[in-house]
Amino acid sequence: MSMEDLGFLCLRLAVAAVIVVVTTRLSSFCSKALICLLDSFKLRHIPGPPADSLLLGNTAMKSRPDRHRLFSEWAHKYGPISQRRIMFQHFIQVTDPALIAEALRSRELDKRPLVGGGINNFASPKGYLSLLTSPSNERWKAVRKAVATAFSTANMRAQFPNIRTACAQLVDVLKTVPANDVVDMDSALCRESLDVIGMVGFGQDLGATRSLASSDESGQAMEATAAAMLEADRRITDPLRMRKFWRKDVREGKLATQRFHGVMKGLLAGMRRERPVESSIAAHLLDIKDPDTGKPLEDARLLPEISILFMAGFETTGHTAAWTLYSVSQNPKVEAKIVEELRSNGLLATPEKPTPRPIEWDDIQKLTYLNAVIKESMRMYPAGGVATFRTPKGTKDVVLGGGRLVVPPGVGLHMPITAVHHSKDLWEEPEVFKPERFFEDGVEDAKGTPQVNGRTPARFMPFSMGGRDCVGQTLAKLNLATTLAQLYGSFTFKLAEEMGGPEGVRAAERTSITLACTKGMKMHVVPRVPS
Ligand code: HEM
Repeated sequence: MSMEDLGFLCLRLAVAAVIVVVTTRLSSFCSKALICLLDSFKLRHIPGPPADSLLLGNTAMKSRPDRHRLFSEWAHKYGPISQRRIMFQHFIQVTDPALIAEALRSRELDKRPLVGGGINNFASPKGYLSLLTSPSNERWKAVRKAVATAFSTANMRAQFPNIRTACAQLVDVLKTVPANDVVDMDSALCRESLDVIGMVGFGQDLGATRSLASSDESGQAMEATAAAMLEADRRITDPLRMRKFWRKDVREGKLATQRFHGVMKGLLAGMRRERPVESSIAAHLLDIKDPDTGKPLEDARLLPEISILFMAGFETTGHTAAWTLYSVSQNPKVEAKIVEELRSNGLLATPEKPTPRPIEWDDIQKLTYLNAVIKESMRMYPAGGVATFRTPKGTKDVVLGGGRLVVPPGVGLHMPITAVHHSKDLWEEPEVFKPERFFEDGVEDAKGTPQVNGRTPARFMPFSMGGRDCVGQTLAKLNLATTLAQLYGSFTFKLAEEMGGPEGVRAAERTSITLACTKGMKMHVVPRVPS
């Protein structure tokens, strides 16, 4: 064959390859468009915001960092069942407590693997599914059972000294802050939560809190985790991001993710070297049997399960604590009641006793007012606020509420917690911070709504509900109460001027994987007893 023939053959092959790729893409595009049209027809009776663009659908979401507020606005305007579309994907938004209760307990609805793309690559280099992102299959069941046992009350009680130590480290660091300095309490509390998960879960202090006061190398765990999480969030908002290799921020995000994997691999190596204490999460993870092989989980499978506990737990708990400090700083009467409760329990710094006694396990349930404050803060600012999504498992429509709602296969069912917690139909004065409401009988129930499985559906659901609710909520509640009791025992917190008051904070609300304030939570930390 001459060179000319060879060149001609190559050209023909290249043209054929381009035609195959274009035809495949075009046919996939057409079939998605067709399914989307059919879904539009099936959902035509459900109200919803008009599409901002024919092809892209409801793009308004992209320009609203405070997406959680947009979901509330839609619920207010279009009612408890509304619909929207992002490109070819239809979503039904539901804020009706009875429908949510039924949906979150339905065996016909499940999580869809695709939703967790960015999260899976955050969790491990192989992008395996994890406890948070997997559908409810046999592997998920095995991991969920082990992790839920790790978070049992008995294990949390055994681990309580670790939680207290992590909180005490934060108190010690804050004591060194000069009087007029401003501290980003959101970052400080996220660090503390990261250390709590490291210590309670894996018997290792990652030094994130300590690194606030020093340039301790080990504290880089926080930077690595936060940067990797930011990258995961960016990948969720932009599914094509990983292909944009020419962009500097994409390359940096990839490196951050690798650094985070390095920290997680370090924890895994520690677990393999020496058997962790039995009350730790690590010991429970090591005992899981892989349903496919009947053998313990391999490292590649353990890694995403370890990572996801940090991802699901550190920002959610840290932001919740920061939102609580903010809410209390705006309500002096609430703070006075917290102080009185701490004083009557011997947990308040006084001139006679500038260092209050250490908090004990039995104190937690006695702090009824502080616990109500935390609940009210989680009602107003549920850190997992835009979870929860489900999709029909099979190829049939899923019927809920005796026919009130029909979810076609492939359509996403979205139950935004924030919109439920801020609904004027469900709560009196939802925008007012009133911890006292949590002393009313049955306050967490949506009274007057039809019962589901003989129970009144909930209107308070910061940890979601049903079989996929938050597996780490015992630790979260314990850490929040312990930390806030120790913080308020020694300090009072004033919002820094640079936050721009409540308006500035409101304008900086942002929903990504968690609900945060883009400015952090800059505060003056004032000791109760000047040293
Ligand atoms: C205030 C703190 C927390 C809040 C508000 C919160 C909220 C939530 C919510 C709403 C979900 C459901 C997500 C969904 O449906 O997709 C969830 C799931 C989960 N949370 Fe939490 N969480 C918190 C703390 C924690 C902690 C401390 C851990 C572990 C260290 C944790 C681990 C998980 C895991 C692994 C799941 C997935 C469970 C499953 O699907 O089986 N969370 N959390």
